[in-house]
Amino acid sequence: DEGFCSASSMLDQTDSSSKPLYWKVTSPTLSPSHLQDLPGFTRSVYKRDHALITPESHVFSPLPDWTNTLGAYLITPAIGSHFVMYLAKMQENSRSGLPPNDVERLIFVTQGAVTLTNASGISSKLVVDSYAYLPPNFDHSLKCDGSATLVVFERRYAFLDNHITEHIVGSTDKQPLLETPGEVFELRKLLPASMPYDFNIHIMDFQPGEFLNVKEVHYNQHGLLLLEGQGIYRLGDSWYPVQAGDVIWMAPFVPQWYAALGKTRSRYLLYKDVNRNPL
Ligand SMILES: NC(=O)N[C@@H](O)C(=O)O
Ligand SMILES: [Mn+2]
Repeated sequence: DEGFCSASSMLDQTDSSSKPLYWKVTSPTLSPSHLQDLPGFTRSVYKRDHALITPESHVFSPLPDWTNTLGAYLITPAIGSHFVMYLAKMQENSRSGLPPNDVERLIFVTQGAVTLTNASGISSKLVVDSYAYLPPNFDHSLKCDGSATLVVFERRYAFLDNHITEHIVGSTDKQPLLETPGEVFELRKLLPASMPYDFNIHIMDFQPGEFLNVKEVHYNQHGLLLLEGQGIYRLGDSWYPVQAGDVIWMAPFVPQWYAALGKTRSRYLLYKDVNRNPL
């Protein structure tokens, strides 16, 4: 049925099982062709306490200190955050640069593969769904032979006496499901919940039709990347249709809520500051 709004044309018919994990992050469904080249059309929004940054708004430029890598900064302190979130598109023979002193880094691979080498020369290969946490002032380098897309979070580490963080390499699928009392979504966390860590990365899964029970308002900030699926994000008094590839900034106290729609599960990656007194 070629009807203008027939369900089949609205729902993504590609058989996603034949595609690599998170493939839509780097090949998002852009707006219908008749909207794509509509002058000035974008789903992106920037308000005082939230922003929705959609793929057609990403602006890439060479990442300073990295080699052969294009970066699109999506969230930085200029938006009001205490962290940065950027996409890094590593091309062949690319190499990462180090973050500034006292800045911790977490990278998560959404496409391709990179090799992480630490100061003692130990290398690990990171493929899609793998991640690495680098403590502040931890010497390391990421190298890519072919191509890779990373989502990177960096933050000036909030030091605590007698607490240090460890270098961590892992993958989402190896993290245990955590209890989510009163909520139906499935939750994994990529970092330990212990005090040294001043943020965590939540990976949250919703089946179509599932939604957040609590319409949250909290002091923590969020940087969100929708890895899979589609749904409606409520931010403040605005309601946004969202899909894999979309990025959201949530300022402290912005009312937030999500409902998953469509035929496939939603999975999003969420930065959240934790373990530090807000004063
Ligand atoms: N927005 C959202 O998903 N928030 C919660 O998951 C949370 O842990 O803050
Ligand atoms: Mn929240």
